[in-house]
Amino acid sequence: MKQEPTSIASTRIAFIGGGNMASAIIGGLIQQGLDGSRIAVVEPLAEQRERLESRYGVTTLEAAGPELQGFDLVVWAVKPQIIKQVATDCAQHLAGALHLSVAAGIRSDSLAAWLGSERIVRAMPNTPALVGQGMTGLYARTAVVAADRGLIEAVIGTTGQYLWVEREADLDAVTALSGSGPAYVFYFLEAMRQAGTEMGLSAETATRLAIGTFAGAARLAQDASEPPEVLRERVTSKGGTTYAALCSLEDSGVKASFVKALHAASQRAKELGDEFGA
Ligand SMILES: NC(=O)C1=CN([C@@H]2O[C@H](COP(=O)(O)OP(=O)(O)OC[C@H]3O[C@@H](n4cnc5c(N)ncnc54)[C@H](O)[C@@H]3O)[C@@H](O)[C@H]2O)C=CC1
Ligand SMILES: O=C(O)[C@@H]1CCC=N1
Repeated sequence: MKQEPTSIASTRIAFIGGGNMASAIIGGLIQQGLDGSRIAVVEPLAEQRERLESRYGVTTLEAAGPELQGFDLVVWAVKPQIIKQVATDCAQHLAGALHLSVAAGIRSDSLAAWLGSERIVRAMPNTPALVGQGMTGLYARTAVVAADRGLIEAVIGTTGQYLWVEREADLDAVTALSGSGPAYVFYFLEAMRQAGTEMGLSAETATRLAIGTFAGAARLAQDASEPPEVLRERVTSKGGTTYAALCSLEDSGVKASFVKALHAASQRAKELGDEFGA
């Protein structure tokens, strides 16, 4: 039987950590009509708390306390290096909640041990969530029921696309591809801007050309039925300009280096889980 989409309108959501990733998800929720009064954010930095309150109308707390009792969903958005301490300190106030952690590398076994709960979902979002264009990988422990999955999909769906992975270890690869991915795109944009200015364009013109090209190529790849290599070949005339550029990239081992870089990111995700897990 097909399940009805979950409504988030009556959900109360607590965020532990109110930085970049929390702000991106809160922004999505507010844009989709969730009332800010249904969101509480635990955030030690006063400046950050003021920003969240004025921008989104959410309630903020300097530290977790009994006020968090009865929230339906708790989103863990602190750095992996401190999540153990924070989770251990807060667990007593969060009984009965569904937990969603965005912390890179931190495995659900660790979270379950610290929180004394099995209702745990891990998410690996990315910063385009800020503009509703996020790409998130999700993993649920076996104790997470369909209704809980529905709630997570409704929440993360406010920030863009998502997909579920069956094996938790795959989240390390998701982290390397899409979690860290926006940084690679910005890195290429920087390189294209540098080349453009070296060739005499203004930085503004070069940046506009580069961003427009990324957006257009991504859209083309999304809509096309052919794989990226076919789309690439269509740009590449024999003996032409693209061919010259691609030969230079191959000579410099750029693709191999890029693949290696993503392996490094995935390996680091695994290490974060080993270093800062239970
Ligand atoms: N930034 C990104 O692109 C992505 C980040 N993540 C994950 O999201 C998590 C948060 O990362 P960001 O938002 O980028 O970091 P951030 O540094 O912007 O946010 C973390 C927030 O936690 C707050 N904090 C520190 N101690 C706290 C405590 N005891 N209780 C509550 N809050 C506390 C900090 O003041 C800060 O505002 C990390 O675990 C990271 O792995 C996941 C996907 C993408
Ligand atoms: O760099 C990091 O560790 C986090 C996880 C994915 C993106 N940023």
